[in-house]
Amino acid sequence: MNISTTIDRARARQVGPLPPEHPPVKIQKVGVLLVNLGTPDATDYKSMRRYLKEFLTDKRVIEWPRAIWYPILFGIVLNTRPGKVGKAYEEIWNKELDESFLRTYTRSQADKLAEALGAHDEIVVDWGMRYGNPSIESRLAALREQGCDRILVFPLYPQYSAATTATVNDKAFESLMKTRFMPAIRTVSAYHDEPVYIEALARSIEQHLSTLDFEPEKVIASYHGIPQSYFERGDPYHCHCQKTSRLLEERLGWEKGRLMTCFQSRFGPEEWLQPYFDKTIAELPRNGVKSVAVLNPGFVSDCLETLEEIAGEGGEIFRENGGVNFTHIPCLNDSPEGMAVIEAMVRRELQGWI
Ligand SMILES: C=CC1=C(C)c2cc3[nH]c(cc4nc(cc5[nH]c(cc1n2)c(C)c5CCC(=O)O)C(CCC(=O)O)=C4C)c(C)c3C=C
Ligand SMILES: [Fe+2]
Ligand SMILES: [Fe+2]
Repeated sequence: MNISTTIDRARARQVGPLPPEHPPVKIQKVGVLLVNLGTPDATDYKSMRRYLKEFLTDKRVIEWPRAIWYPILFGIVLNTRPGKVGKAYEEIWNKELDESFLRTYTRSQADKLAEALGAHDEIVVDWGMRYGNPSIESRLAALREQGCDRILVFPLYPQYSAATTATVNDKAFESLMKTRFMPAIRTVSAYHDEPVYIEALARSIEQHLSTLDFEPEKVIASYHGIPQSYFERGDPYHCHCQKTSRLLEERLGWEKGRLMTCFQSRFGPEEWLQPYFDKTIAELPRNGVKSVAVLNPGFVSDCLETLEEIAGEGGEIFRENGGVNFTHIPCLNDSPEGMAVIEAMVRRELQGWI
């Protein structure tokens, strides 16, 4: 774009002096809203129940007919799970800030992104959660209040799934249904095969392995699972995960089979995507594999599912079954590599707006 076009566009967007009786006009800013899955406000029973209720009543997450699911959810799950999961959260709670690490990292990612985009004073960066606080609705309202008439919603999931990416977008549009002056909206799509993302994962693996005093025979890329039935109905998530792993393996240049792909965090009685992480990590030592490293490419930030289920429980299962060396490779979080990915995706999607 040449300079005169830029100036014309800026002029066209300027609001001239308004007559005194005119309502205030708030425009000209571009909002970027980073959205992650969510997190309870605290680990007590009530907070956990509130969070799980919002999560597990989402039709994008549990697709079962409500007549079947609700008696199970309200009769069993919401009575038993808040206590159990609350204890697990306690183990990985960020005591310093009294919040989960998912919230700490998401806030830090937004702060660092704002800094990286600092040259553009028309951009306002914010962050929110699909479940729990800060809500998508409240942050979209705050961006509108600051004059954002164009907003980029960024669901922080490298691989698309209806249970994650789509439900963030649903919620964003649902909350805008109530606004009179609806901003223009863009959403960031999956970036499972973006070179900057593959490079960031590869470097995080290489850096981590270089600090170890053992060499893992296998490195497991463990992704959150989804029910097999969602995949059969057309969710591309499985293909996205497999492609990330294939590109990562190519970039690392390892012999075939050293990088394995698994799916974790099963919930409920249905069959989920396979191979299951917990079964795999138990089988490996029985097949002679004594040293492993595990990473979670599908999680933009460390959270319950990576810190407790994989780094904690996963390591225990491996050792109980005869494994010797187990290490968890942290998620990209707010590292320079992780921020390079977020910034690249945002710059890609903001083209024409800034
Ligand atoms: C049928 C249930 C679930 C589907 C489908 C599902 C998909 C899915 N989830 C993530 C990412 C995360 N999930 C997290 C926690 C979590 N997930 C489920 C259920 C389903 N997830 C539950 C019930 C919970 C809560 C904890 C528990 O009760 O076990 C988290 C962690 C949040 C945190 O605060 O730490 C993340 C992140 C993805 C990527 C995904 C599908 C692709
Ligand atoms: Fe989940
Ligand atoms: Fe596939």
